[in-house]
Amino acid sequence: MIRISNLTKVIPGGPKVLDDIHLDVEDGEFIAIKGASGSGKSMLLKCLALQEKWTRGTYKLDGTDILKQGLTGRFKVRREVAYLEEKPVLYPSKTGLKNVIIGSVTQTPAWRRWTGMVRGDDYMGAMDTIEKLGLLDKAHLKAEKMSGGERQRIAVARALVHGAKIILADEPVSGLDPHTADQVLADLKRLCTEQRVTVIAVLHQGDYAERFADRIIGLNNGKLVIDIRGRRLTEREKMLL
Ligand SMILES: Nc1ncnc2c1ncn2[C@@H]1O[C@H](COP(=O)(O)OP(=O)(O)OP(=O)(O)O)[C@@H](O)[C@H]1O
Repeated sequence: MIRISNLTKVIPGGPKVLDDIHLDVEDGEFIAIKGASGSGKSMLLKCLALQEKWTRGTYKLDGTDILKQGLTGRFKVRREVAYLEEKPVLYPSKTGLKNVIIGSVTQTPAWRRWTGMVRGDDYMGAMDTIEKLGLLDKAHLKAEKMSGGERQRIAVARALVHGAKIILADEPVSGLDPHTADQVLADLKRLCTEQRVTVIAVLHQGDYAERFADRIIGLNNGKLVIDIRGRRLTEREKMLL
């Protein structure tokens, strides 16, 4: 479970971009973040991934006080929280399978990245996850030849194989055609229901948030102004974003 209290982010010498955010997230929840451009959506994800320093606030993961625990807290986030950018960074000349196994730069020791060495049990686990994400036929295709949706799903598989329990995804379906976007979001949703993975995704465009998320939160000028479950936004709520 994630428990965030008083999360505030002030850019040094600049504006306050997150303002006293309180948020509790249960394991297995799929949360969509909405909000206008510049409202703080990406910053919220980056703070949860510890890619941005918190100005103030408390961050608890399964009861561990992450910001108070120093390196132990950082390692927990690094192990359990995967941050997926809009265009996931994969090794272009390596296959989907290799990308999943050797992991991202932050997750893998340098020698494995350079040698690309693969153990038998790594192989089985990776193929299993790739299959769950419906990409078995693409496992041996080089990443540079994959479509945007396939790359997204390889990035999700990579996060899971390396032990992620929480996936933070920044606009995971922007630039994808509606059918592929539906596939990616259906995969994420299935991970939540079947494996209790928690997904927090920026889904501002279209009605993806309403169709796939269990819960929608909305940001306006760095403040949390909406937090609703399992229903469409009212016209009044849409005006707030
Ligand atoms: N390093 C930085 N220095 C100064 N301002 C920043 C920095 N990073 C973010 N900001 C500002 O913080 C605010 C929130 O940025 P953020 O990227 O979280 O917005 P967003 O809601 O994700 O927007 P978009 O939908 O356009 O991606 C913006 O006003 C942005 O200009």
